Amino acid sequence: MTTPTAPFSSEAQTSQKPVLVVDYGAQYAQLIARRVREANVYSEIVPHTFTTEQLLAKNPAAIILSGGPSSVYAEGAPRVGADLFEAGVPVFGICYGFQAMANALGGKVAQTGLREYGATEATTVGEARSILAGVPDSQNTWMSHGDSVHEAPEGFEVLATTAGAPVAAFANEEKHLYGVQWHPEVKHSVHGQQVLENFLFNGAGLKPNWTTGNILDEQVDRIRRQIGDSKVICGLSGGVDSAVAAALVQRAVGDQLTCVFVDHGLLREGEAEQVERDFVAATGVKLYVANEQERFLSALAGVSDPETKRKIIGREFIRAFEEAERAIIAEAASEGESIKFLVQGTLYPDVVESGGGEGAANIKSHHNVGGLPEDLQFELVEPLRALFKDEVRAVGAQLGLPQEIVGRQPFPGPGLGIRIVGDVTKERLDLLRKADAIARAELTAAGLDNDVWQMPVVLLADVRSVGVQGDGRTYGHPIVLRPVSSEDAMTADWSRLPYDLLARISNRITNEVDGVNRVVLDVTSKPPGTIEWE
Ligand SMILES: Nc1ncnc2c1ncn2[C@@H]1O[C@H](COP(=O)(O)OP(=O)(O)OP(=O)(O)O)[C@@H](O)[C@H]1O
Ligand SMILES: O=c1[nH]c(=O)c2[nH+]cn([C@@H]3O[C@H](COP(=O)(O)O)[C@@H](O)[C@H]3O)c2[nH]1
Ligand SMILES: NC(=O)CC[C@H](N)C(=O)O
Ligand SMILES: [Mg+2]
Repeated sequence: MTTPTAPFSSEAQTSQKPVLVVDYGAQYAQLIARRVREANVYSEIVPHTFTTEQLLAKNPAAIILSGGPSSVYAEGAPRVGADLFEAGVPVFGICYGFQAMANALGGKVAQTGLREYGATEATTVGEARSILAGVPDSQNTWMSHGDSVHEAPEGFEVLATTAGAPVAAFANEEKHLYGVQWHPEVKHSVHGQQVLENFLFNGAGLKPNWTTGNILDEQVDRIRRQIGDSKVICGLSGGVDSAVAAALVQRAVGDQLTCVFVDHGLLREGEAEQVERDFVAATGVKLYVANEQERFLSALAGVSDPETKRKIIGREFIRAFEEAERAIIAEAASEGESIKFLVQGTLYPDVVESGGGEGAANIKSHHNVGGLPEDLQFELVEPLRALFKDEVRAVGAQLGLPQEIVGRQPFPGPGLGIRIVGDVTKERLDLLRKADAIARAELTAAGLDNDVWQMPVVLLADVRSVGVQGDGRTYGHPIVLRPVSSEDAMTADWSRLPYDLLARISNRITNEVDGVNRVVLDVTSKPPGTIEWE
């Protein structure tokens, strides 16, 4: 049995020295890592439970301490060892990380009674310099804190101040130690990226030489080393992630790879055909289609709890891959040699949401991470596990995959199974498939496919409401439209689709789909809502 690689794998994803982001339970630790990578510097996240020794063992080029919910003076608050600041590695503290650094080095942190949340003006002290070089004397920053640094530690100079934070930024150039009270990683901090890059390129002396191209070469190499000359299967869904993972593995080990598409009956209209047409045409990969509608439907019968559904789907996926493996071996008459490796297009957000981060909450069990069964026989190959969607799209484009594949909107592996609120039946799936096909067709016809990240269409099977159609009373189900815009699915906003498009979708669904008498629009951002309803 093989357990999946830990999310904070000690095995580096690249040969480059990483900028480590130490996660103090921040909401946006992954956003910090993103911004570093956008500056073309490789970055990884590690939990705050890492000791100084463990941090240094990863040979970091620099370290960023993230924000977090604790107060440094509270009992049990996560600490940073003062020895970290003597190791000669450049360090940048953000919010809690800034306060923790001040505290560890003998500065003063206290509650000011003046909380700052949201847009806050920060004023440069003296001349703009160090990590504030090139930013205006008065800049708009985004804050979220109730504690403040009152006195910088010895050897540090104060670079900026705000109404609620006497020390809002500091630096010790000699030791390459820096910090800011605000969140440079969020877009609302207008000069945030500049401040971060000042740290990376001037403070830490790094070069912007990491690109998704590095990922490509290094992953091909790693995959070859991991798989050797064994055979391997890849779960192929028609989505972006598995298409890119499969193309990478194909580049690495060629026809040792067979892709397995599981038709679990929870797919949208036309999906199965699309996989065969687009992906096989673009790559020439070997494809095995597993018809497993029966297996999934009977395993899901009568189940309405979302996490239970997800776990069942995760388990049945693996059972379906095992069946497929047997069939592929039998077909190839390869003397019973079993296939040990399973490629999945797992991304970083799948891992984080499944509670992969130390101290991170389990929001929902993605079928390919938190939903995996205990008795998993395969060794997983997950070349995209450290990446965000847009980075995966860039890798896909470099691999020469067509835009119809890399630009596709995401669709969750558990499919319509987690878009029916209530238990899943064949009839409900057929109904939802119809509604979904209408919504998608209208979105495409309006030319707005690229304006939304994705648009889940959800059936509230456990809810009924009264309607009037053809002069008669109806008692039908609502359909929810959930169009969202997003950068990486970790946060999202509801898309402001044109009213006439929404009206057309609503009209068509209520007219054409039996059993639906109401269409509603979900106007919730993420957080607090997630993108999918289950
Ligand atoms: N129907 C399916 N058949 C085989 N494997 C699947 C199927 N659905 C999902 N998977 C596997 O689970 C992984 C995670 O699914 P997920 O939906 O996150 O990714 P994707 O479908 O590849 O991309 P996208 O996020 O763009 O939909 C996939 O990369 C793939 O390996
Ligand atoms: O492959 C997947 N397996 C899953 O179990 C799963 N759950 C959610 N999603 C997709 O992930 C993104 C974030 O979704 P949520 O905001 O609903 O968590 C969105 O893009 C969702 O469609 C999944 N993808
Ligand atoms: N966002 C943060 O990192 C907050 C840090 C600390 N808890 C404060 O309130 O000041
Ligand atoms: Mg998918």
